Amino acid sequence: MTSTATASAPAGTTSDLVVDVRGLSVTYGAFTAVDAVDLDVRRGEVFALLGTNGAGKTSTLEALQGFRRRSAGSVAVLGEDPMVSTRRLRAASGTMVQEAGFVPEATPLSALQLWASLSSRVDDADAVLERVGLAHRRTVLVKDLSGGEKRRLDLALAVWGAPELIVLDEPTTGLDPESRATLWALVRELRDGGTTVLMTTHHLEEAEALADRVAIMHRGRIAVAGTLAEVLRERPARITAVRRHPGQPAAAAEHLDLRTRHLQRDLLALLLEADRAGAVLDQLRATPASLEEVFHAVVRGDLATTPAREGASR
Ligand SMILES: Nc1ncnc2c1ncn2[C@@H]1O[C@H](COP(=O)(O)OP(=O)(O)OP(=O)(O)O)[C@@H](O)[C@H]1O
Repeated sequence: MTSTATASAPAGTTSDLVVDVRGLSVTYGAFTAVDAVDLDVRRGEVFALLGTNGAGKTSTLEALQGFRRRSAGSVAVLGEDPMVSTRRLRAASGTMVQEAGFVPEATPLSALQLWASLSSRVDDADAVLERVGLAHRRTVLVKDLSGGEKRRLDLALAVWGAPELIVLDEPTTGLDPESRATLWALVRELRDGGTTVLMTTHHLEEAEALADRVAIMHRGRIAVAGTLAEVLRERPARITAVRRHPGQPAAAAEHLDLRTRHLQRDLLALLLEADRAGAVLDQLRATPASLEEVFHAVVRGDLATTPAREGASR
């Protein structure tokens, strides 16, 4: 990814880059969890940070929010350094962490009423509960909410007051398919309203369904990043077919299994050649690489420039 902005603009400006990270490193003692990461998130997009367990996604998000001190690099979120201007950033960004830790005796309504008094953003508790699909559980004790309902309450804090940037750390972990669909719809609605969403997820289909751009992180580094189409181009597409001549016995048919980085061109060449030769292509399939394949390639080290990491993992 390349940066188009070099200067930091104050929060609330129309700069194209909502998150602008250069050479970010986060270390825990001698262990480098985030290793010279560059990342940009553009205004109004959904950006999904994917990666293996322990890749450094949460540490990166924490550094972006000023929760974690960086050991190197520069970070600008809405034009501000999160280690310097925490208060202004809090007002402009909403966060859904992995465990918000509500008081068990609170209710969704009382939790949001408390949040209303703490947050610098203004919103209406009932309206927000409606948006996240918790209106019918507004007076149930938090300790009696299901796991998915608690995630919705976490989400309510993030969307409270319609912040410019929403950061969601594994938002659908533990959600049933119905709750996940509701959350996806909400993320799309937020994006359509101009909100920028930065999320982490372990679900590749979630990134495929929601993200305008993705990055795959492995061992502290970003191995690939870009739009889904750009990332998928990192791996060859596949063409399979059974090529036969009419009237030929089935045993004489030729099974084709081709890999190509030029799917359209090679598919056309194959079709034209078969046509010229009077051959039939049965069971013809042309499939671009999947995000899953790219992910596995990253883990195998086929795509990453994995540097040596200092120290040992915990
Ligand atoms: N407070 C800490 N002290 C020491 N090591 C830590 C600490 N927090 C995280 N780490 C280590 O840093 C690495 C990155 O952790 P991080 O939580 O950022 O990864 P992640 O990509 O979010 O992982 P996951 O997908 O498993 O949640 C891991 O190896 C983890 O063990």
